[in-house]
Formats: sequence, structure tokens, C-alpha cells
Amino acid sequence: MADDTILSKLRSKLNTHAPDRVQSASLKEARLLLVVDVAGLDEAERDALAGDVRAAALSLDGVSDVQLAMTAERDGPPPEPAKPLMIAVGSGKGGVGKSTLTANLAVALARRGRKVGLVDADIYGPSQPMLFGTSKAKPEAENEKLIPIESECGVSLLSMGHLTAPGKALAWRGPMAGKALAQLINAHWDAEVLLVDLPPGTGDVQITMLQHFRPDGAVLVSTPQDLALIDAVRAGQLFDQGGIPVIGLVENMAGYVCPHCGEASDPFGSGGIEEAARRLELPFLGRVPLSIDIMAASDAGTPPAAGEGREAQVFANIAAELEEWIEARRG
Ligand SMILES: Nc1ncnc2c1ncn2[C@@H]1O[C@H](COP(=O)(O)OP(=O)(O)OP(=O)(O)O)[C@@H](O)[C@H]1O
Repeated sequence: MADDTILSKLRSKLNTHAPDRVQSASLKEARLLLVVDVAGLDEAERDALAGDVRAAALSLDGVSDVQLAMTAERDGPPPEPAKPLMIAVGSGKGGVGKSTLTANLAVALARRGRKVGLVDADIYGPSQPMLFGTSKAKPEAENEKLIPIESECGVSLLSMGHLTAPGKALAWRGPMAGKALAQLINAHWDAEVLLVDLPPGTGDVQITMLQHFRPDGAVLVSTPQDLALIDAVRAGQLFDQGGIPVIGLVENMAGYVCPHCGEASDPFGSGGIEEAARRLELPFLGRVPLSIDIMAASDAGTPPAAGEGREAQVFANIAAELEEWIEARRG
């Protein structure tokens, strides 16, 4: 039988594997030499393909022995994409707007052309699915790694809120919480920058985050209230001790302009975080006003940074400060 005839007969028998993977055949005295392309296959897939090709070849008339030459084996698995720069967003105390800031910074960075991923590490009280309007989405997995959910704002994200029933509080102990976090972080991220929304305070998840995942830097958010600020400084010390650079501080809920009469007031004081940043010799990244529009857009699952209003500009300005740090690290 001519080699070309053998090749086409063999390919017609290989319906479960891509027949084109068998590139050439050459028969010499009942011994068939086959060149098989295995590029991009993992070890198990390669073995399965080799087994099927061998069985199909031996079923051909005039073939009593088969020799396989696998190409592309020396290329190894496809290269891993570059690791994203990981930036943790933390706060000393709850309710200061850390999740709101993380979501909107992610959107503002994406609008600057960065590929941005967001991990909601607030596994006890995840709010990112609500902020991005992705509460109903369920991530799929490939090779036992989660595939992030694509939001409409160009930011991909993963949260425990995508994996558990809505509103179900998680009461996990440290090791389980650490495993859950690992699942979210070691996912199939296609991102240059990964923002991590930490739970408030200085507990287990924060410590796991510092020790195991070593973010490249941290942003701290606080309201101008004294107590919030003291807690933020404590959170900053935790990063410092772990050798994680604090990129800068953000003041949230600073200054309120009444939507009816236009009068400006400072319900929680003002300027305290900028002053604290100066004292601590840390960069001040910006100030987000207390705004009904920010709250309403967040509750509706449409991050205000994705819009065109004054609020979008506030987050764009903070993202521009952060971008300087990112550029110095990544180019
Ligand atoms: N600048 C702002 N103006 C108005 N409302 C805001 C602002 N920032 C946050 N909020 C609102 O404050 C509430 C708490 O915000 P958020 O969930 O972001 O805080 P957090 O620090 O992440 O809280 P937690 O500790 O519960 O994770 C939300 O209802 C949010 O919409």
C-alpha cells in the first residue's frame, strides 16, 4: 500500500482525535512509522492520542508493528501568561467604602487601557458581584482552575459570592478561608493588574494574603473619622511588617454637597487622611466625596466610574495616581 493511502485510511479511523494530528506515514516491511503532532496537549491527552493512533494503525491491513514519533514534545506546555501585578485594597474598619473604591478603581484602570482583574477576598461578606451586577453568574472551571466572570465594564472578577448561594453568610475558620482565597487568586487570570478587595481589619485572610500571596503593593482607604484613621494606620503597619509597600491612602466619604441646596458640609471631618499621609510619609492618592449618586449607582450594579459624570472623574484621578506606580513596576 502507498504511504498516502495508509495515511488517509488511518485518518478516517481516527474520529475521536483530530485526524490531522497524524502528519505522515511510512510503511517498511509491515512496520509503520508515524509522525504525530502533539503540540498543546498535556501528558494525559498525549497518551490517549498515542493509544488511539497505535490501535487504529494496527487494525490496518499489512501493519504488524507501529512506531510513533511525537513532534513538539520538546516544546513543553504553552508558556504561562505573565503574572499580574497584585494590588491589595485594605481598610482598618468595615463600611468605609473599600469595596466601592476597589470596584471603581478597577473600572477606571480598565478605561485607561489596562487589563484588570478583581478578586473579592472579602469572603465573609462579598459585595463585588452586586457592585458589578454579576450576582447570578457562576464561574466555570478549566483544568480545576476557575475562569473569571467578565463584567460589562471590561473588568473580570471572581468572588465567593459567585460560588455560594446569595446572602448566605460564610462562617469559615482560617484554613478553609485560606483555601477559598487560593481558589480565587490562582484562577485563569488574563490581567496585567489584579486588584484584591480585602475584608476589613487585620484578621486571618489578611495575614494569609500577605504571607502566601505577597501582593506587590497595597492601597488603604479610610473615612476622615479619627477612629477609622487609627484603624487604617494599624492595617498599614500590618502591610509594613509583611514587607508589602503601601502605595498610598485614599480618603472616602469626604465632604458632602447637598443635591438640593448645594451647601457643602463635612459630616466626618475633612483633610484628615491627607494630613495623616503626610505624617506617615505615604503618598495621598485622592479623595472621594460622600455622594448619593455613588451609592445609588453602586446599589444598581453599575459602577459610577464607568459613567461620564463628576464621580467618574474622581475615580479616574485616583486611577491616574495609581497608574504611575503601576507603570514604574510594569511599564
Ligand atoms: N463615597 C461614597 N458616597 C456614598 N456612599 C458610599 C461611598 N462609598 C461607599 N458608599 C456606600 O457605603 C456602603 C459601604 O461601602 P462598601 O461596601 O464599599 O464599604 P466596605 O468598606 O467595603 O464595607 P465592608 O467592610 O462591609 O466590606 C455602601 O452602601 C456604599 O454604597
